[in-house]
Amino acid sequence: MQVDATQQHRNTAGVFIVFEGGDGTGKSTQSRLLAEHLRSAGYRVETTREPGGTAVSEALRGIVLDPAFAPMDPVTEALIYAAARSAHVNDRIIPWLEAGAVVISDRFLDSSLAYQGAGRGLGLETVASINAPAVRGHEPDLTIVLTMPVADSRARQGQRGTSDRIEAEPDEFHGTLMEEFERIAALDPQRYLVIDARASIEDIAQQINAAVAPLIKRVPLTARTEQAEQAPAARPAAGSASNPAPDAVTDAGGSA
Ligand SMILES: Nc1ncnc2c1ncn2[C@@H]1O[C@H](COP(=O)(O)OP(=O)(O)O)[C@@H](O)[C@H]1O
Ligand SMILES: Cc1cn([C@H]2C[C@H](O)[C@@H](COP(=O)(O)OP(=O)(O)O)O2)c(=O)[nH]c1=O
Repeated sequence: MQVDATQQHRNTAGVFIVFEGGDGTGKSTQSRLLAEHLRSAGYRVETTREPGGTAVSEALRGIVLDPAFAPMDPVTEALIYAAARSAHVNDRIIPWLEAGAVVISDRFLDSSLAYQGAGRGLGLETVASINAPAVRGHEPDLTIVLTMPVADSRARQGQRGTSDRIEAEPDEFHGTLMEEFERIAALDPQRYLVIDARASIEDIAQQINAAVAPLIKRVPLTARTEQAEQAPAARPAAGSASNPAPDAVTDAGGSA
C-alpha cells in the first residue's frame, strides 16, 4: 500500500478528542471520566492511548519506555513513537472515526512535538515530517492540554511509584515540554482547551464536558453503541428511549 503523507483526511463521521500534557497531569483520569460521561448518554466511545492501542504499538511502548534502553538516540526515539502512531492511526483511529465513534486518545502527535521536538531538541519540523506518513492527515477535533508546574506533577507521580525512561528525565526537560504544549495550543485556540491541572478532578471534568458538548452534536445517531440501544435506562431524560438527542450531553451532565 502506498501512503500519501500529503493527503488530508476529514474525520468523517466521528469525533477525535485528544488529551495532552506532561506526565502525571491527570490525562488518564479525565479521559476515563469523559468516556463514562459520553457512554452514559449513549455515544459510541473508543478510548485509547499513545504510545499504544494496537499489539505492535504496545510492544513498541514497552521498548521506548524501558529504562534499560537509556540513553536512547533522540531520532531513534522519535521514530519509535512515530512507528507506534502509524499502526494506531491505520488500524484503530481511522476505522473508529469512519464508524462514527467518539475517539478519545491519551496523547497523540503533539506529545512527539513537545517531547522529541522541544524536549529532545530535534525541532518541530523534523518531528512533524517524521510523523506525516503516520498521521495520514488526521488531526484532533479538540485537544485538551492539562498543564501544571513540574513540581506539582512530580508530587502526583510520586504516589504512583516507579518511573519509566521518559519520566526519569530531569525537571528541566519536563518544564520545556510543558511550555511547548502551551505554545502549540496558543497557535490554534479554536481547537485547543488549556486547563490548569491543579483544579479539582470534578472542576476539570466540567470544563471538558462543556467544551465537548457542541462538538459531538454532529455524531450520527446510527453510531450509538448496541449496548446503549439495549439499555434505555442509562440514557439521559432529554431524548426519547429509542432515539436520544445528541445534544442531551451538556456541561451540566458531569460524570465526575
Ligand atoms: N485534578 C486532580 N487533583 C488531584 N489529583 C489528581 C487530579 N487528577 C488526577 N489526579 C491523580 O494524580 C495521579 C496522576 O493522574 P493520571 O490521570 O494518571 O495522570 P496522567 O495520565 O496524566 O499521567 C493519579 O493518582 C490521579 O488520581
Ligand atoms: C505519545 C508520546 C509519548 N511520549 C512520552 C510521554 C510519556 O512520558 C510517555 C508515555 O507514558 P504515559 O504513561 O502514557 O504518560 P503519563 O506518564 O503522562 O501517563 O511517553 C513521548 O515522548 N512522545 C510521544 O509521541
